[in-house]
Amino acid sequence: MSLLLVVACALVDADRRVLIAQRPEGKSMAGLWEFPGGKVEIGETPEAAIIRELEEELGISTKSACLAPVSFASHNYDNFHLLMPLYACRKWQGTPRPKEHMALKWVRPQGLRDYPMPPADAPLIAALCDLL
Ligand SMILES: Nc1nc2c([nH]c(=O)n2[C@H]2C[C@H](O)[C@@H](COP(=O)(O)OP(=O)(O)OP(=O)(O)O)O2)c(=O)[nH]1
Repeated sequence: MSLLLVVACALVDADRRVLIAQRPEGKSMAGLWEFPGGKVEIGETPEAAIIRELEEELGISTKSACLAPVSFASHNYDNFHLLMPLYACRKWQGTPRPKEHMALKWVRPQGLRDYPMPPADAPLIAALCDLL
């Protein structure tokens, strides 16, 4: 069983809403809503990876100092074990646009439960509800 390191980020706006993004057709778990993010590449720090993914997926820029750890997911999928730190970010430049996702949505933490998300994400929703 291989361990897969993925970083994810909860962008939090001034109304304490969180940005979720809908996974595109053709990918695993298509149509489910996720926190923006992706795999950490070889030689890359988790912070550099999430900054890169936010730029690639949403067209926004942020920096390490604006990333705060929230919690992490450790979840066994069929073909890999996912280890996914979740950061919160309240300060970025630009307006998020769905460059790679089907749609984006700003949702209150309690409202996250109304959106189908990957099974790994359930404990992260609880952590965000506590935090925000
Ligand atoms: N970005 C993100 N990925 C998540 C979340 N929850 C969750 O189980 N994942 C999983 C889905 C993917 O298997 C992996 C993220 O990898 P990725 O975004 O770089 O890759 P991908 O969708 O192209 O991967 P693939 O499954 O199509 O190979 O982590 C989440 O909230 N955000």
